[in-house]
Amino acid sequence: MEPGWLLWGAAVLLLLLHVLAELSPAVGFVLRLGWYCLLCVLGSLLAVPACLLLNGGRTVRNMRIIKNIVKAFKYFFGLKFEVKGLENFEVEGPAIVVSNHQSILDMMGLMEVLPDNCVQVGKKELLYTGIVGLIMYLGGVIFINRKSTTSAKMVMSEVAKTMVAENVKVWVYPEGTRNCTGDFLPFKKGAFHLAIQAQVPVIPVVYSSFTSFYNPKTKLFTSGKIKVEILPPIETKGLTSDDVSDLTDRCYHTMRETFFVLSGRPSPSEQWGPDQPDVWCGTALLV
Ligand SMILES: CCCCCCCCCCCCCCC(=O)SCCNC(=O)CCNC(=O)[C@H](O)C(C)(C)COP(=O)(O)OP(=O)(O)OC[C@H]1O[C@@H](n2cnc3c(N)ncnc32)[C@H](O)[C@@H]1OP(=O)(O)O
Ligand SMILES: CCCCCCCC/C=C\CCCCCCCC(=O)OC[C@@H](O)COP(=O)(O)O
Repeated sequence: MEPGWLLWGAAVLLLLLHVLAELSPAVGFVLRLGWYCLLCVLGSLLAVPACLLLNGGRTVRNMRIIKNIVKAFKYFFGLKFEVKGLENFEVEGPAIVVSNHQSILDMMGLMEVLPDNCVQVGKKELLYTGIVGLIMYLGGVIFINRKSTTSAKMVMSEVAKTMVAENVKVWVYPEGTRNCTGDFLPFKKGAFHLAIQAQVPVIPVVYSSFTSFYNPKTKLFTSGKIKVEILPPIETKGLTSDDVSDLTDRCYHTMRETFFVLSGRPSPSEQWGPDQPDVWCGTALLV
């Protein structure tokens, strides 16, 4: 077939998809989420050779390449980021970064602010997402088995040693799973054990609620603005394992307060909790 016909075919298909998306929000939602996954695959196809050629294999330096590719994704979805407090990343040496986790779309917000020499902790199932898993591996993502607390704790303890030796920051989602209920899930303590074991600061990062532009339950996915705030580091020097719970609570409360401010909602009472606990937050492939 001639290239001219192929181009016409692609243009007609795109127009058709656009009309379908306009007619039905549910179709629009699936198409936009599908387009996001396709972008992740295409971005990985571009990033894998670049990482191998420029850096030779698995290294945190590859995150720079991945970051530059993913930062372009927001333009396809009409998403805008408003970032405050980037200077709080400028701590000497390693640190634990903790942030809220609402959806697979978080990868765009992550790459928007990701500091140099920073790897993420992810569930091991992500390694099996083909080329996307491969790029995560090359970027230095630390994979944990959430089904085995012992194994996850062992990996985290190893990370506590290497992050100091190699001067790396580690990004953890302390909710441990995606959550787009418009509130926070209770924090798991792994990140805070890690910070105290390594005696490094915790840097909280908060993203405003996605619910005004993204809601899998109502099949909403439109353009929107995301406010991001990087909070001042919380020191852990001198803290011991007895302080893990206090540190976890302190981060949880500070971040949750900030979340409601950034999301333009009134400050919650202590009783306020997720209103849609069973909400599905991503694609079935990533369960
Ligand atoms: C071009 C496009 C390509 C795109 C590429 C983009 C690349 C970027 C990739 C980004 C990937 C992001 C992936 C995000 C995720 O996958 S989130 C899911 C995985 N992450 C987490 O789960 C982290 C948070 N979880 C924890 O910290 C947990 O605590 C964990 C360590 C995993 C253990 O969990 P669990 O088994 O559920 O146990 P508990 O949390 O209940 O803990 C049990 C008791 O153990 C104590 N504990 C925990 N950790 C430790 C530790 N390190 N040392 C000692 N003790 C520990 C904990 O306190 C509990 O005891 P108590 O109840 O307090 O007595
Ligand atoms: C050969 C296998 C082929 C599989 C192809 C899969 C293609 C997938 C394509 C794109 C996926 C985009 C992935 C972006 C990164 C998302 C990271 C993420 O957000 O993971 C979710 C995890 O934090 C928590 O998981 P749960 O909420 O507990 O569940």
